[in-house]
Order: sequence, then C-alpha cells, then structure tokens
Amino acid sequence: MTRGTALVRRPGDRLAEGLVTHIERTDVDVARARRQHEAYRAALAGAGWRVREVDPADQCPDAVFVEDTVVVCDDLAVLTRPGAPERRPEVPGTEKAVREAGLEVVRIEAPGTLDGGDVLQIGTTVHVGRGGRTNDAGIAQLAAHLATRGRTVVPVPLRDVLHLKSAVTALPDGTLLALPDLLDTTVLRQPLRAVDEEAGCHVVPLGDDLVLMAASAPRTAALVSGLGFTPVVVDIDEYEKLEGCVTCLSVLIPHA
Ligand SMILES: CN(C)C(=N)NCCC[C@H](N)C(=O)O
Repeated sequence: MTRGTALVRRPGDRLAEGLVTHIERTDVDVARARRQHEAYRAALAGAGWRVREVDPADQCPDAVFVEDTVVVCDDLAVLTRPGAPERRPEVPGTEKAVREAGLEVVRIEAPGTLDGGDVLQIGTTVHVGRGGRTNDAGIAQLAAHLATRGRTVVPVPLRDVLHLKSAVTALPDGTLLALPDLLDTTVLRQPLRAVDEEAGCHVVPLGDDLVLMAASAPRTAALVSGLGFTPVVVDIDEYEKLEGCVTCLSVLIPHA
C-alpha cells in the first residue's frame, strides 16, 4: 500500500553553512546528518510513503529543508518565494519534481515572500505564520491560490521564531501541539495543547495513527502515545542545530 509521494532532498556538502536566526550556531556533523537523513527517508518509506528525491541544489546549504520551497494542496503546488533570498535557487528543482508528480503549478511572485514552513494545513483551514520569512503579500497570494481549492487562510503573527511550524503543528485529529509563547494563539482555530519540549511541537501525521516526531521530544512522544497515536521517532539533532525539524525535511503528496 502506498500513501503517496514524499519529496525529500539529500543534504549537500555545505549543510553546515545553513542559516541560523534564533539560536546560537553550533557545529554540524555533516556525515552524521547524512545518516540521520537516511533514517528519516527509511521512516517515511516504512510508513508507506514512496520517497522521491528532488534534484540536489548543493550550492544552497539549506536545500535539505525542502518543505520551504512548495505548498501542496490537493492537486495544486504553490511554489514559494523564500523569504531568505539565498534560498530562492532551491525552488526550480522542486518545480521539476512537482510537475513530474502531475500537480498543477502556480507560484508566489515578488513582492510576496512565503516559506512552506509557515503553512499549516488542517482540513480546509490553512494557518500561515507572518514573521521573518513570510510577508502579507505572500499570504494574500497564497490565500487566492488556495481559495481555488476551497481553503481559508488564517494569518498568525509570530514572535521570535523562524516559522509557524517551528512553534505549532497538528496531530491527525487536528489537535495543535504548540509552544504558546512564540505566537499569537488567539487566532488559531483548533484546540491547543501546550508542550514543554521545543521539538514537541513538531509532528508530521503520516497516515492512520502514525505521527513522525523527533527523538529530542521524549515526553511529548509519551503524551502523543497516551492520546492513542503511534509515534515514529527519528533522530534529527544535526538539523535541529540549523533550526530544522521533522516537518522541514519532506513534502507529503497524498495519493501521488
Ligand atoms: C518548519 N521549519 C523550521 C522549516 N520549514 N524550515 C527550517 C529551515 C531552516 C533553515 N536553516 C533556514 O533558516 O531557512
């Protein structure tokens, strides 16, 4: 049984030069990061996803964080215009992959900026973080594109955090796991549970009751398990040194 296609992009040799904005830079062990990426790909495959590699963009240290380059909604791929200009050359490789997956392609245009890490889709509601990477023009363009698929966009102001999904993601039943101090929770449209581990608010529903989580959030994994879900745990600490998390390393395209 295949759930769909999971796009990933292998880390390049320059990974350790990736951007760091809200945390202190520490050394990244690239060889270890490659092993962790291999295990991450295996976890996706083990959960029933067909893993497809996006062409490398090795001149861009952050290219492994492929989530930031596209928002997939049903049969539509919205190519982003990343808020960090040095990440924009990552987009053409993603465009090739989503075209090959048969998706309709539109894009965020200047002056809009939008990173996929700011976009949290839950049912027909799409929460979009407004912060350092995503601006109002980007949010307005995304809202217009996703309206064609019956989605409603809710902007969420962020505080001192890279992306919306650095601070909140959702379990398969729509319950939000969040670090409430990092965003304006009053605008969120789903029930919220505060977590006490930074990586605890990063989950990726993989289908059925499976929930991809980082090994750095053991207490939250126990919580998630107690709620009746099955955590699929991966160690991604080399990516966490670059403000990455489990969501950023893939783009899931159901049924593709
Ligand atoms: C949800 N998150 C956090 C993401 N989708 N992306 C992380 C990108 C990290 C990269 N060093 C950067 O600063 O762009």
